[in-house]
Formats: sequence, C-alpha cells, structure tokens
Amino acid sequence: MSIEIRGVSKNFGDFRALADIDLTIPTGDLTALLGPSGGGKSTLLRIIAGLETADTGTVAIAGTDATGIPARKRDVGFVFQHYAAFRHLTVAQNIAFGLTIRRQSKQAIAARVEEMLELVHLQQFADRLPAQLSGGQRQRMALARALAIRPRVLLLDEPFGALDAKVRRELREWLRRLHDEVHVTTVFVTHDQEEALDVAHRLVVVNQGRIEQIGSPDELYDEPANAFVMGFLGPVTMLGGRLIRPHDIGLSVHPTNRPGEQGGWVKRINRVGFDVQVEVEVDQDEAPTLVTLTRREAVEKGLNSVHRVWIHPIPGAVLAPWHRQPRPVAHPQPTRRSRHSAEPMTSITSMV
Ligand SMILES: Nc1ncnc2c1ncn2[C@@H]1O[C@H](COP(=O)(O)OP(=O)(O)OP(=O)(O)O)[C@@H](O)[C@H]1O
Repeated sequence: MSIEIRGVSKNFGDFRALADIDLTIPTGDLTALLGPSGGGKSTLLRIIAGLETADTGTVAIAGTDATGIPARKRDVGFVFQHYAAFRHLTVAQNIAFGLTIRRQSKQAIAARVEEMLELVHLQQFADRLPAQLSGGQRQRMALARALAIRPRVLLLDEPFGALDAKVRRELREWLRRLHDEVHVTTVFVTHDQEEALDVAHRLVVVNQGRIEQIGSPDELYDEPANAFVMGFLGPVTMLGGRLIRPHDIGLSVHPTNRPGEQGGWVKRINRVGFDVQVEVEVDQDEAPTLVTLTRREAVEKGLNSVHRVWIHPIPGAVLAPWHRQPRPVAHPQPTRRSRHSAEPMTSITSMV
C-alpha cells in the first residue's frame, strides 16, 4: 500500500518542524527516515499515522486520502522506541489486544496469535508477562502486536533505540527477514545511519524539516546530493578544499604526480580495529586530513618511520565542494544547505 505525502508542513508555535514535504513511499517497500535529532522524522511518521495533524498538505494511503481520517481507522501498525505493553496481560494477550477490540472470534484470534508468535519466534514465551522478557523480546512482541491486525502500513519509531548494540544488530537482521516474509509497507525512523543503510531499501534523509535526499543506500553513499548527506552517512575529511571520505584517499611515501596529489606531514597514526587512521598535515593552518588504510597497507608503506607523505583522491572517490567554515574539522557537524542551493557532487574523474 503506497503512501503519498504532498505539501505537508507542520509548525509548533513559531517553530517550523516540517516544511512542504513531498514523499512517495512505494507499496511493500522498507523505507528509513534518517536524520539528526530534531529534524522532523517522528513528526512526519506521526502525521502518516494520524497521531498528529499537518498544518497543510495531504497524506494518502493506498490511493485514498487519509488526511482527515483518525489514527484508529487508518489501518496502520505502530511501534515506538519504548513499547507500552499491558503489564498485567501475557505476551499472547498483548498480541491479541487489537484483534479483541475489533471483536474478532475467539478462534480467529487464537489462530492469528499463534501465527504471530511463530513469526517473531516467541512461541515459548506466550504465557509470560512482558516484565519477564528481555528488551529485544519485548520489541518483537510489539511488532507482533502491530502486525496482528494485518495493517496496510507498519510504522516504526526508533524501535530498537533503547536496546544495546548487539541486540540492535540482531533485531535489524531479523526485521529485514521479517519484511521479506510479510512485505508490508514499512516506514522506519532512525538517527543511526548504519542501521538505516543496513535495513532499508530506500532512505529518506530528513534534516531541519526538509528532505535532503531520497535514494537507495548505494545511491546515497555513491552520489550524496550535498555535503550534509555525505557527512551524515559516515566520516569525512578535507583534501584540497573538498570533502572526501578518509578511505577514498591514497597515500604514498614518494611523490607520484597523481591528479589532486598533495604533500604533507604525518602527525599521528592511530589503530582503529582493523584499520589505521593517519592524520596528515597538508597545511598547518588547517585541520589535518584523515586517511584510512588497512593495517597491511600501513605496514607495507613502513609508515611508522616516515613523516613526509603524498596523498591523493583515489579514482572514483566521491568529492563534495565545501564552503569554508571558520575551522574545518575532520568530522564536521554539517550546517544545513537547501537542496536547491547544494552544488552538485563531482567524482574525481570529472574534477581532474
Ligand atoms: N508537540 C510538540 N510541541 C512542540 N515542539 C515539538 C513537538 N513535537 C516535536 N516538536 C519539535 O519539532 C522538532 C522535530 O521533532 P521530531 O520529534 O519530529 O524530530 P526527530 O527528527 O524525530 O528527532 P528525534 O530523533 O530526536 O526524535 C523538534 O525540534 C521538536 O522539539
């Protein structure tokens, strides 16, 4: 069931939380709304759900205008970060809740609850109370409860936000597989770029009430629309006045005359897991350029004993123009730039 959002704006007093949002979410897709805190992701999700009303614009679900329809009649399943389970009801009763209030027959409810317990792998926990579950199990119960009513749309607001990193990763994987099974149109809010890139088919980057870019994980990573998107998706650094990813920089201990090459001094070498991060000072008035190498590359180049190096963008590197900030930093907190004013990204092939 596709979701069509047209011209949606929302103000809270003088504060503009959403500014003229247009977005189509295709049927059966798993879409992530990704962006920094306060950017408007939850507000947009709540407007889709009918839990919040837009000041202007429309929301259509499956081709029907849902703008004036109350949340309970929109046929959406909703899961929040902190799932409010009924503490005195068992897992099975919690999952059955939406079906019970819809006055389905006892037999139909029992069959659906069984199906849902199986789907979320909680069969053996059916008779437990929510307090007797782990955080990850509770969120799976929340998903089962949301899905039990056969919603047309599933909306998830940071559903794994309160869980530890390992459980989050497991649930991410699980959610992807679950979506492959049930194919319900799903919108997932997260501020975690790794989570979004890992789980979603499509990402919508939301910042300061606007959409910065929409695309597949590959499109966003390889062709970010602007410096904000590029900086939000992972570490970036500066080379030759442009924003570049640290692993898109090649390093040699002799000059090689490659396009865009710059000489510099090694200031620091840090081992980060399997990678080695090298800080290279090209210009002493600027923050050092970060270069990420594998440990093997660092050893082969004998980096521990050299100080003078030459660095260059590798072929195919993604480079963004960068309007000079007072002091560029290795991991900038990018300022918002409108989609329209953003300069196009250039690849190294077109730069040289
Ligand atoms: N009911 C409200 N009253 C006033 N301001 C609100 C209300 N709801 C949200 N806001 C403001 O609107 C902005 C967008 O909030 P929203 O929750 O949509 O952001 P978000 O991108 O989901 O952020 P987070 O990841 O922190 O939840 C924030 O600045 C927030 O303070």
